Amino acid sequence: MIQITGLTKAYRRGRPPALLDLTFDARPGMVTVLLGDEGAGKSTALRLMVELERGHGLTLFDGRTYRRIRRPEREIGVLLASGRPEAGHPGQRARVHLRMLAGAVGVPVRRADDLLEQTRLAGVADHRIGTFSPGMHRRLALAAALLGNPSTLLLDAPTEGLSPSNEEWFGAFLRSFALSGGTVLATTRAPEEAAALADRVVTLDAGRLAADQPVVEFRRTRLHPEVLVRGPQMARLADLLVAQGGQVRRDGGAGLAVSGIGRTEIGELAYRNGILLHELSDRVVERPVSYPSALPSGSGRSGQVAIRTVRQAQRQDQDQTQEQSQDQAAAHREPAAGQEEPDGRTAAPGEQRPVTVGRPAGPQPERPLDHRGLQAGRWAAAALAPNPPVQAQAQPQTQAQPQTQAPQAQTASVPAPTPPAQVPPVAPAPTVDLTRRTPRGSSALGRTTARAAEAESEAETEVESGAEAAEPGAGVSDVRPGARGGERSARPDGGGAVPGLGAVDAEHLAANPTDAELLTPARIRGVGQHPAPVRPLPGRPWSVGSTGLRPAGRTERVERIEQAGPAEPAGRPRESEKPGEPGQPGQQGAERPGGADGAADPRGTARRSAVGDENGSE
Ligand SMILES: Nc1ncnc2c1ncn2[C@@H]1O[C@H](COP(=O)(O)OP(=O)(O)OP(=O)(O)O)[C@@H](O)[C@H]1O
Repeated sequence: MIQITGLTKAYRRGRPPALLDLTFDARPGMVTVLLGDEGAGKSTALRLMVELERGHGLTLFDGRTYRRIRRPEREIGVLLASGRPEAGHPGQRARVHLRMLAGAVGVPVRRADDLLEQTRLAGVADHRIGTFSPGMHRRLALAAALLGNPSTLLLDAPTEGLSPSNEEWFGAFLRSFALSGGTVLATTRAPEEAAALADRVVTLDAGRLAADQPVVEFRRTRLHPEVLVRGPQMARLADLLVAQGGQVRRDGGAGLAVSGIGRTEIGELAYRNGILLHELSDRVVERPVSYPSALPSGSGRSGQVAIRTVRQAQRQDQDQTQEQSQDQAAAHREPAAGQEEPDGRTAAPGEQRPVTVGRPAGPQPERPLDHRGLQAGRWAAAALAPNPPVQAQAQPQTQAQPQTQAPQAQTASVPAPTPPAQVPPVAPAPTVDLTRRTPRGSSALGRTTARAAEAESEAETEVESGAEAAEPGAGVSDVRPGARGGERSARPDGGGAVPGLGAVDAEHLAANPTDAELLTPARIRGVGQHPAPVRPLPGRPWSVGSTGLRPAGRTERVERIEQAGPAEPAGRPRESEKPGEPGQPGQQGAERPGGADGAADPRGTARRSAVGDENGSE
């Protein structure tokens, strides 16, 4: 099982990320296809999964990160799209190449010969790789991926260059691999191919998860069968087809795309009316995806996953409760009879004000600055609200994404159809986990003593769905590992590792505490809670990980520094540290939680101060 959570990658600062908060599962016994146009981020996702690139998010293969798998070549067969089409050195023969790889993987050379047979390369096994066609290269690369007899396959555009007959063979091969219990994640640009290969289709659109659907639903909602007709008398045929109840649209110069009438009927109609046809063929076109409706309910997908500690959850819940009560108080404040309301109208005695969608306009309750709002957060907010103004108008009662729509909601006050007795409760803020660096990233590897101590004290970590968390047993990835080596509670739907429900294997995490730790510091809340844009410091590289994606311990310290007062310039001794002046233990303690990490570290102080300034300037 592959569990992908919050994969995010930004190649260039200031540009939209190539991948943003990609979250889905690839389950054993299934072929999962990652579908997306050119540049959608499919290859980036696969490279992040096997840690060939640095980014954010977490990928678990049967509960372990790629790095923690002792012999990955024996467990995960990887076929990545590379710039070079060659599967090996052009001067080397395919058999020699594969046998050499077999030696490296530690399997008998006989396995190489078997795989040449399996991949239909036995006939050219002694040819030089340089003479291979693109399809042969692809099959040789697939054979290499299969050498270690893996149980999981990660295949980037595996059918590229394959002939139709080999595509068919490949489809059958993937099917049998999955039927034997294997996990397959393959990418493609072609929706038809996805429909042919997959049990589950995950659609990427410009780096964002657009849909996650079983193949039957994908075919029904996304694929649209049409009949393509070409000929010299298309205008006449179009009239006849419309009269028969078909839907007709123009396709190119002399073509019609017809739906609602079958190919045979169209052919017969044309024949009966003496209309010459040059082409009559079935085809399937892709409908544009309308997300987030195509995301599975309760899946905690795209921006609705938050990884936070219990302590953080409690703090956030308290914040939200306070905000709700303030909002409700504002919404329920009945104007005195005869008193003029802000819109100029005079309220009648006992009349209630119209409900405001989102937060009421006007001055907002003061909130502490939160440094964890990111450029990426704003992209996430945009991703979650593909058409916010329309939604705000069309769904006045919908509270499903209150935070992401808050900027629009503040300006648009929409009266409810009937004045409700009370303001509907505000759903929990959808939050995006953008904190999790892949384990190559510094935040995972650079654990400090303070963080370790913090991980010990923060007894539980939970991964919860934001707006959809209320749905019981709805496939939300929900991990509640206990303190290191301690008790780990099961998910609310009953089990720690129910196949198909997207759970991180709690038992595995118990056995591999480092994997549990990887989850512990991953926390950012409040994507979309920061309408005020956060800008990078001048001259400072802006990337998804530049400020907000710090270990939470540091973030908390920054907040505490702010509470204690403005940061002082780097290198200058603090008031309390000036020679001859006694220190103020209370303040120092606040700046150095745990009393370990960063103590008396002027560079660390400078960095934290810079972050404080950056956000404070907003
Ligand atoms: N090394 C890189 N440096 C900068 N940008 C990159 C790099 N690699 C990929 N990108 C950008 O990231 C985005 C996603 O690229 P990616 O290769 O993952 O897309 P893809 O879905 O695999 O496309 P294709 O189907 O063409 O392989 C693209 O906009 C691409 O330009």
